[in-house]
Amino acid sequence: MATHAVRLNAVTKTYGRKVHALRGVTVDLPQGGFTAVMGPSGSGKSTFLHCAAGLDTPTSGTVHIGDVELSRMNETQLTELRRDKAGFVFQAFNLIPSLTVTDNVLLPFRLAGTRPDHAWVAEVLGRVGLGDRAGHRPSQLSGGQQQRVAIARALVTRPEVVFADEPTGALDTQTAAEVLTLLRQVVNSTGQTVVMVTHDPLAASYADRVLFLAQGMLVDEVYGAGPNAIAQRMTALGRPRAVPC
Ligand SMILES: Nc1ncnc2c1ncn2[C@@H]1O[C@H](COP(=O)(O)OP(=O)(O)OP(=O)(O)O)[C@@H](O)[C@H]1O
Repeated sequence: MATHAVRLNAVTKTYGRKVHALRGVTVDLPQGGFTAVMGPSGSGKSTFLHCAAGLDTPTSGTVHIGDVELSRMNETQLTELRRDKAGFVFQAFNLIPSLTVTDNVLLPFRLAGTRPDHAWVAEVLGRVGLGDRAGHRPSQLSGGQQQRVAIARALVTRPEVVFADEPTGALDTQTAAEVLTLLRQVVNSTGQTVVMVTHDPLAASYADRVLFLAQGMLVDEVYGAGPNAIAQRMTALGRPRAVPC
């Protein structure tokens, strides 16, 4: 049995001939961990997340989710793997405005053509604090509540890994804290794995581990750090390298 939820080995991603978004990234993301990925704009964070989640294909190197190596899979198998093992939360909540909260959360079942477990859907909505909003439309909810619907939708398939790309990017500080606390609880209470890209040191401080990317390479990491320590590491990444005299 794999002890990692996700494993990247020597992963590169080159767009066209010249844009080296990832330049040989090797890292294990353990099961039941909360990992944040930080780095300057253009450092490869989203590319990292997309390759780790099987949304994008590396140019070279391997990605495993659990014991399964993604490069060995065809597009249909990848779609099934993402559906069964991964949940996704993005900055834009990507809810369907005409559907109720419950129907938005039921979408993964509809897309998979499987029978929804209504009791479980109700329980997940309760967990994200929206048990009393099940019949509302997204437009009747605050931004934070909408993101909690998106998290419920990501959790309803009981994924092994939740991939979150700037999940608090569109939220105010207080609402962001609620969403991050929820992600933290997911890890603590269910042992699911969360991987989150963020620009925000405060958001990253909810994670157990923060990975720092610069120019497509993993250049640093910290464990259990607070927002100030994380911000300092980020600042250090932005400093120009010393020029030899
Ligand atoms: N589909 C694409 N085609 C060409 N270049 C791309 C593509 N996607 C990303 N890139 C380039 O790859 C590099 C890494 O991009 P990526 O979006 O992963 O960085 P990021 O750290 O997530 O950036 P940001 O913080 O600004 O969202 C950038 O130079 C970007 O322009």
